[in-house]
Amino acid sequence: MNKLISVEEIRTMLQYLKAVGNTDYGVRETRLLGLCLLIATLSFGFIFYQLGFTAIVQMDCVYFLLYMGLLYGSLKSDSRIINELMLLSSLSQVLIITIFFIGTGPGLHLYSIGMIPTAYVVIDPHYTKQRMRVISCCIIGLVFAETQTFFSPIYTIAENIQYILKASVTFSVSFMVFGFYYLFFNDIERQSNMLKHLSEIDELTQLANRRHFMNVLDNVSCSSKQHSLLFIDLDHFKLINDNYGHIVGDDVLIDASRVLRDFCSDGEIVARLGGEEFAILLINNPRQSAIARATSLCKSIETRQVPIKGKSEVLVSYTASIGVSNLTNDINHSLSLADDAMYLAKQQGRNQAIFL
Ligand SMILES: Nc1nc2c(ncn2[C@@H]2O[C@H](COP(=O)(O)OP(=O)(O)OP(=O)(O)O)[C@@H](O)[C@H]2O)c(=O)[nH]1
Repeated sequence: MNKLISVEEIRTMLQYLKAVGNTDYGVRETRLLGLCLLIATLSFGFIFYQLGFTAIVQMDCVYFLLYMGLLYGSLKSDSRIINELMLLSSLSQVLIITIFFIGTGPGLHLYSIGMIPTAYVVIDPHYTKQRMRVISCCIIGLVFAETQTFFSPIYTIAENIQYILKASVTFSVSFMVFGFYYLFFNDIERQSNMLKHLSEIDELTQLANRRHFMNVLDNVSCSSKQHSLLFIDLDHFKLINDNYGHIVGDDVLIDASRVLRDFCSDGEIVARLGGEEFAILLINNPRQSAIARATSLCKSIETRQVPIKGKSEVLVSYTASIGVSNLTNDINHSLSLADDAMYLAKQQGRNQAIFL
């Protein structure tokens, strides 16, 4: 049984992930970061205003306007540069306040710790240099603020106020670390779900692919021998491609996949095995009912008319040959029996269903 992932599928996944990485990576997170920075600047600005530290309040006003601009920019354009600017601006803000105005006592510089996981979340993994730049600046800034002795802070903060500030900083930094790590893992989960979906789905028809179909068959209990397999192959499909082109051929495949999907009842599964071949697992359908359903499927397919884009007066009709077999524990054998039955249907004139 072929459970290996094909080169074509890996290529599709990589293209998809690349597209995700280049378009919407971190946009949501960048906007959240911008909002957090605005709220933090407002709240700490208010505390400093209450303490009468006007120089810090004035500086905070400038940063507030800067964050507004960056947040507006993140709504309008690519977040690639904006998220780095946000992180570096907020780093410079906490370091300037710490080094020149209040010292390390209130712990405002510890925001740089929260910026490290944040940088991991908002900066696209493709831009490693950008991430490393922010993370290095955070570490250097933190060490510098802790060890510098050249500047003595302009304002002195009473011990009890220092405790209040420390508590607020600890709370907001923890919130930032956990919040952004939550988004980080959420993003990983989203991407792995996308990968799982891509590895199970045929891109053109959005039906299950062969691997997923075989996995489903693996997990179906065959003890009661009530299930059947249909092996469906469109007739003279090459002629459709040759006469109308591959794009029309693709439209026919999409149309056929719609008919097959509608044909399935709850719990049944249809897959595109490759090319113009499809398979269906019929649950609780022994021989007679499987043949009746397969024959009615042939009839529904032969009534289909696919319009050609730009030439709606031309309609393409097609038919299918269907092989039917019982599903046993030997899945490969059951599928190959259905395949043989389908070939027999082709030999006997096509557009019909045969049970083997
Ligand atoms: N448009 C399109 N064509 C495909 C795709 N995959 C396979 N094909 C074509 O499907 C055709 C299959 O042709 P054949 O295997 O000769 O079968 P057929 O013409 O249907 O003839 P019979 O099965 O004997 O009735 C080939 O021309 C393939 O190029 C696809 O994804 N899109």
